[in-house]
Amino acid sequence: MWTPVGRGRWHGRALTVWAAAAAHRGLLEPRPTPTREAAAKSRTLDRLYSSADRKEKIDLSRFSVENIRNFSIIAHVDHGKSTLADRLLELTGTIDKTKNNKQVLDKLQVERERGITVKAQTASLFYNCEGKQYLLNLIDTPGHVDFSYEVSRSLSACQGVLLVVDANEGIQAQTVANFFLAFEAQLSIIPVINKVDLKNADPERVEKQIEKVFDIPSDECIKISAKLGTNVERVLQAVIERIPPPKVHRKNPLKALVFDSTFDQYRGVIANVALFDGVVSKGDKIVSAHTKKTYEVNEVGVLNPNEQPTHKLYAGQVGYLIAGMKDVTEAQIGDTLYLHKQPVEPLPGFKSAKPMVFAGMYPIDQSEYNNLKSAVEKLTINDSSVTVHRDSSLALGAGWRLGFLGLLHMEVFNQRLEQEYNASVILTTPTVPYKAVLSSTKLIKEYREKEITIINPAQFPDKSKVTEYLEPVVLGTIITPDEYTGKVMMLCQARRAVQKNMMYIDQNRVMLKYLFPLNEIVVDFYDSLKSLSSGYARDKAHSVGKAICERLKDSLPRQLFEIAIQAAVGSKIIARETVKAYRKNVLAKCYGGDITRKMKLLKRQAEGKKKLRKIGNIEVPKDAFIKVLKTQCDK
Ligand SMILES: Nc1nc2c(ncn2[C@@H]2O[C@H](COP(=O)(O)OP(=O)(O)OP(=O)(O)O)[C@@H](O)[C@H]2O)c(=O)[nH]1
Repeated sequence: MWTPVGRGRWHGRALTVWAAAAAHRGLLEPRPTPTREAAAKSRTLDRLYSSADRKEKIDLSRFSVENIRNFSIIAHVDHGKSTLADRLLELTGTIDKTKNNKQVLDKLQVERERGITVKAQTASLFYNCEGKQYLLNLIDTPGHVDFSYEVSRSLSACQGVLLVVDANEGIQAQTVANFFLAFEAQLSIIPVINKVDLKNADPERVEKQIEKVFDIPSDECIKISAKLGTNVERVLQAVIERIPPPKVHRKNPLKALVFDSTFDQYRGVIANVALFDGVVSKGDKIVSAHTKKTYEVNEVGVLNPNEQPTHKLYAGQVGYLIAGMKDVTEAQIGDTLYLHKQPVEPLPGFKSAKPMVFAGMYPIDQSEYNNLKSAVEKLTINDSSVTVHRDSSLALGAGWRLGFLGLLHMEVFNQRLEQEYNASVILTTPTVPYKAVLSSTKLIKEYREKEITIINPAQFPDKSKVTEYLEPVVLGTIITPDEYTGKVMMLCQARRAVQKNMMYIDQNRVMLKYLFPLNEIVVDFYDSLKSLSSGYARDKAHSVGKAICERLKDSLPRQLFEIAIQAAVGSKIIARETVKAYRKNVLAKCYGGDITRKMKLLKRQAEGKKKLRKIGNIEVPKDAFIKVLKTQCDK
């Protein structure tokens, strides 16, 4: 959704939901720094996964479609999805019950260090209920808004969801967004109120919120403590009772949806598949509906929670498939796989994710360009929502302009490049895309269209050649205690936002909906919201400008003339530093005390410098750019 820059006209439909509970910890929480404890936990879990016994020991043929349930756990950030997944894995004997089981499905190092889920994870659980064996395929999804693309893809493999809500915080913005994803996909929704053990838990209030906002009768809510395991068995029973088995046909030809994929250095692409029809076995020849390329299946299996090869995968089941796909173009998420010579109508697939934050990425050392290129390619198989365009900069050399779904997404991608591929990169300050409606016929001819999208500020067409610029706007949801409503509304207005809706979700919590220009909220909106409740306000532009000027001052070599470094917002100078000039000692040969001669020499030097300052060019060394940009990214 786009709107003319600088005018109050808004149109289009919702893209992203932002949130904040001003007085509470939550949503766009600043990223915690990795701790030593987290690194140790990371190593323990590495051992857990690498010690997987990968023999084919599970026979999936014994699970008829009626005994299969496919479901996701969805929630707002930190409401306890991964902890509930741990308990479900323990209850079903998938993992041993030990005190060390904490967010077991968060396998990536970045997830364990930050304590957040960034990648949806699948686990197949075997559960005995009233004498019947069930196969429950569980997908744990991320809670942060930047990764909601992972949630919507995961839902395509499911018939139901557990909607987890914190008994203290209640419904938050991502609860609302995720509920609607599941609702629109017509899935069965089981509300689970978690953390009832907390001192301030108020499950009855949350029950009423759920009834009011989602129209789900409060007696359908299951109240649990995922941490202590209280009532978790009820959740498994509800999965069996309330979520229908998948509607599939095993006798039809194979129709498998690739809903996710990861890249393994040795085995190539590992595709996560949901079988809508038919059966697939090791040795089968399969075709990608997208590329029409044929592959031989090397391995099929389920995630239990680590890869567990099986003889076959049957319709209704969710598992993985390895078939020698080696690069990004072959491993399309949303692709349909079918058996060679048995083509089927492809499944609808997914709408591609729209990146909303763009940044330049360059290798610190240009000789690392090819290694970084290969790392970026492999990581984009794991994270197909990142877009990549080649780019180059005079100062930083050859690199790329990458598109991300948000700032946290950008940081996580950068961290994964460093941790999983040992790559060191410079990321430039993130920007949002703009559109320009061109008036110059020459430019229209050049671009072959009248309206162009600009993702790189360096390519902004000149004002004289443009009828109007358009900027992206997003619909944001803010849930706040009512005492902060006035302040939050003032902040939104200051960010050029237009109010769309306001509703009390209980006696003292308000849900506000605003249309925001994306540029106004992408970098520091969360900080500003948080500062409202902590009672302080910050002039971020000033402090950032000052910090950059200081860094540049330390990095620039001194010249024969003085250099002024200024940071400006529009025409207003907000910070200034000076790099002092080298001073040649013109008096060195002046022995004795002729003061007038000394003054004359100094005056001539000052005039020379003044002249030089007018004509002097400064060569900014590449290192200076790297230092300034790198420190900004590290912040
Ligand atoms: N007291 C209490 N704490 C809980 C409970 N369930 C989870 N937690 C804690 O809440 C925090 C977040 O739990 P997670 O399971 O990581 O939450 P999540 O929803 O998976 O988080 P994201 O994937 O990042 O969205 C952790 O510190 C858990 O230990 C509970 O029942 N009671």
